[in-house]
Amino acid sequence: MKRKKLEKIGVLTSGGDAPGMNAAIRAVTRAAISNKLKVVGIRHGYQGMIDGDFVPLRTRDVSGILHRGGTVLKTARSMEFRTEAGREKAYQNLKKEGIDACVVIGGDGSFTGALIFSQEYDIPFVGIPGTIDNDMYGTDYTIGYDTALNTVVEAVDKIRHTAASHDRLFFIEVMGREAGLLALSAGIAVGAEAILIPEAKILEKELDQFLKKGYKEKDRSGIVIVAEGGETGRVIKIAKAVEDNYPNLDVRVSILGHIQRGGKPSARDRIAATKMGVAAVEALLDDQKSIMIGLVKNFIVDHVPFNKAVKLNHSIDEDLIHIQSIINI
Ligand SMILES: Nc1ncnc2c1ncn2[C@@H]1O[C@H](COP(=O)(O)OP(=O)(O)OP(=O)(O)O)[C@@H](O)[C@H]1O
Ligand SMILES: O=P(O)(O)OC[C@H]1O[C@](O)(CO)[C@@H](O)[C@@H]1O
Ligand SMILES: [Mg+2]
Repeated sequence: MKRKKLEKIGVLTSGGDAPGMNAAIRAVTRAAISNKLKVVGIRHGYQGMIDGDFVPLRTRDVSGILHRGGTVLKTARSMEFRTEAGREKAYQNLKKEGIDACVVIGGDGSFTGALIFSQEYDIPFVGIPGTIDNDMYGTDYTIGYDTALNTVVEAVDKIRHTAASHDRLFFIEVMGREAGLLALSAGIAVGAEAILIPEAKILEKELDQFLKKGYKEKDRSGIVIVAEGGETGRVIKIAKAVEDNYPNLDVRVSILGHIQRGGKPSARDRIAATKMGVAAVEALLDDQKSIMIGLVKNFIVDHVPFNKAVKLNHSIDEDLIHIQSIINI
């Protein structure tokens, strides 16, 4: 059955923010307006649907945001949207506002919420993957990853200066909830002496090798990149264990933390976000629902059903693991 003709769409950001979300909001707004649709910004993620926190978005309202980090619509992790009562309130508000469909920019949790909501109510959702972790199944890219990667590399390069000056061994924690791609890529980009990520136990032997032979050399410092793996501060335990075994080493720990989520989006993130924003509106106009926009094989747009995007795991790039084990001798 053909759906009601679209007249007004809502756009929201949900879950952790990521650089490039503003570029996506701008692209969704402008693509919708180009197609004669009205656009409403929903503030504070799903909580804004429940609270009726809506703002009209016109072409000029999204001027000057392309290059800004964070999200001008703000974001949230809404517990109330996980309840039937919360989603009922959200539906009533969307109806009252005349919103026919939504674009949600976020991660797996946000798409799970959208899937459940659109099974209960007849409002189609299309998702744009936005997370620095780049861990969504069905897309080679998520908005924010490139900017975060460059932030990590810049920070670690700086730490390398002080590590080298003092002949110290640094353990540096990189973000990534249960996902080590950011850590692995950053480790390769900075030439880390070892990289510890949840997906590749095989790389753990690099640290042993480095400690046993490499580090005995005079004038040697080192960088070990550790993925957070859903447990902020995991790096402290790891560094402590090494310190206990090698008391002569001068060990330091650095947790990069939320600096990795901030900053101006890179050109790559702006372009990816713009491409996905336009594709999301085109998908809604094409009667699609409950799909995530993916970018695959050199940034070609793809449509991935929500139930696959949220259930299946994004596998780690085996090629990068191979490269690291070859290069790190
Ligand atoms: N099972 C669910 N039912 C209803 N809503 C959900 C469900 N899971 C998540 N949501 C909604 O989606 C929001 C965002 O999810 P979550 O906090 O997991 O972040 P995310 O989108 O996975 O992003 P990231 O992991 O990158 O921070 C939640 O706060 C909640 O409002
Ligand atoms: O800012 P919060 O809510 O503590 O979330 C931190 C998590 O969000 C992310 O930055 C993005 O999903 C993860 O890498 C990290 O584990
Ligand atoms: Mg998530």
